[in-house]
Amino acid sequence: MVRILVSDAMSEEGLAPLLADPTIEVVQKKVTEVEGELDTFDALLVRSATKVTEQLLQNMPNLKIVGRAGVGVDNIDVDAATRYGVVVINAPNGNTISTAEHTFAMMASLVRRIPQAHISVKSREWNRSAFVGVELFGKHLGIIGFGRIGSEVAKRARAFGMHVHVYDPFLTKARAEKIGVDVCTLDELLAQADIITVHTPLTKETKGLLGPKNLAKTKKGVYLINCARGGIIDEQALLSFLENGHVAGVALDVFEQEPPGDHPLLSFDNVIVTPHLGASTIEAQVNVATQVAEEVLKFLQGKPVTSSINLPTLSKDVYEKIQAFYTLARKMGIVASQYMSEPVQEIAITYSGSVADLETTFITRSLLAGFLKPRVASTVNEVNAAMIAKERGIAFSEKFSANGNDYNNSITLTVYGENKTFTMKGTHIAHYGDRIVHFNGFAIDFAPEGHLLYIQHHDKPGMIGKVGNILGDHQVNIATMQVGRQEAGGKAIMMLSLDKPLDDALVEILEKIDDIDVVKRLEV
Ligand SMILES: NC(=O)c1ccc[n+]([C@@H]2O[C@H](COP(=O)([O-])OP(=O)(O)OC[C@H]3O[C@@H](n4cnc5c(N)ncnc54)[C@H](O)[C@@H]3O)[C@@H](O)[C@H]2O)c1
Ligand SMILES: O=C(O)CC[C@@H](O)C(=O)O
Repeated sequence: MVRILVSDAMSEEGLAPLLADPTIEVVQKKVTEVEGELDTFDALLVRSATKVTEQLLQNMPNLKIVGRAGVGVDNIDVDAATRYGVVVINAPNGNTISTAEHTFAMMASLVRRIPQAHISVKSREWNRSAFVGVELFGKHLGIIGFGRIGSEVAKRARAFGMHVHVYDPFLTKARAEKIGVDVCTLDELLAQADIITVHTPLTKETKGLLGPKNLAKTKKGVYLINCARGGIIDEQALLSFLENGHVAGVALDVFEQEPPGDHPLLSFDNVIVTPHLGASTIEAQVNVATQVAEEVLKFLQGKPVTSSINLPTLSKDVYEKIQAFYTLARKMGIVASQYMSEPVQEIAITYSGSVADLETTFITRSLLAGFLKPRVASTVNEVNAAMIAKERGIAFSEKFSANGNDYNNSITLTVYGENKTFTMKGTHIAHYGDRIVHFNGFAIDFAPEGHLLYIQHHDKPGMIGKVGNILGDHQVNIATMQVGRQEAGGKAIMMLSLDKPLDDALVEILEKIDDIDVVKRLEV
């Protein structure tokens, strides 16, 4: 039974695909309520309240996937998850509209002082002159971060007759032109905008982006909005710009610390706040919970996920096309790693023929994971393979060739070790399966499966008989045997597939046979 911990409040309707699956047990409890059984969960679903720290990941050794029902993954230690081989997915667009609408609601409330007027009337006052606002129409709106939410805010702003200026260093000119916004530098935006709203992720580049230096470049009387992440507008700097009257008003849905407690910002009349409500609509919560539930279900069924933070994204179509090569590459990695039982510095992969046109990133990760598996004690999979290879000083590269060299497709792997270089070539043949067609300089044809025994010897009469007799005497049945040689009387190899693995003693006996140079067990 697969166990999923849902540790933050999530829409039941959205979780329905998981709740309906009889092979899955969904536990809806806080992490602190299940401390004794953390090691039993396969998946963890969170919103922003649960902090997925390295410590929590260590306490959940069985965890395979973390699903964030929302966009921001700053509550998840993605690097640690990657190291532990845990996939992190999010629900990138389920709450876009809700958050854009919330931003707009905050903007209108801010300039018309609606929260303050509301409190006043509720206090039995009727003070119309105290709440004179300004129009949005004709104002210059500066949008910092023009992704999903930023661009939805822009659409609404234009409908209100505002002039929209955008700053986003990753925005392509073509996309900006298509949407018809004025793309400018940060300094230009700061100088022109009457209202500035931030919609970037919180990164080391965006932390404190609106700090003392940049706030000083804004117009006197500017309004600021943050419905993205606390800290993009530096709260300490904001205090001084509110105190000196430079900033006319601020709307905050998010804070550096949540909840903000008794933060001095809360005592300003012209600071309006909500408790991180951008995504808090019925629609958004159903959307994000449905998105993560469906993705987690797909992942647990071995299907590709499309919204992973730490894995290459694959569509179902692409996954179906690469699946065969993904498996072949994994087996090639496992075989090569065992053959090269020494430190290696570099792995070069060449994709030839039809496979060269596919999304090979995933295939390469599969090969690396196969290669590292026999060498690494911890979990290694497509998520962390590239990172572990790098940590261990193993460089890897991909090359592509349209020509499959006698095969419709092939993957050639060259491993550069401290003392030797090893090359193998594999292909996948529909209805026939995975075949290794070149091994260590020899043309051969074997299936990379099961208990393999590689023997390198001198091409002399009787060698096959000698090996066969010894294995037979020790009750080891040979399922298949392939042979290859470079030239008559020269170096030759045998690749045997056995019904059971060989023990060390038998390997030693085979090594002692005259004219046998190498004996290697390869377990796939
Ligand atoms: N308040 C809420 O409840 C709520 C809900 C959803 C999302 N969010 C937050 O809103 C933010 C935006 O979400 P989104 O879905 O639009 O994300 P997105 O990834 O679609 O857009 C982010 C944009 O920021 C841009 N960007 C990155 N670094 C930048 C920089 N240094 N300067 C300027 N632009 C930069 C990116 O190029 C991208 O276009 C995120 O921080 C997300 O966590 C908050
Ligand atoms: O879970 C929430 O309500 C907040 C979500 C929001 O901050 C996000 O980044 O998607």
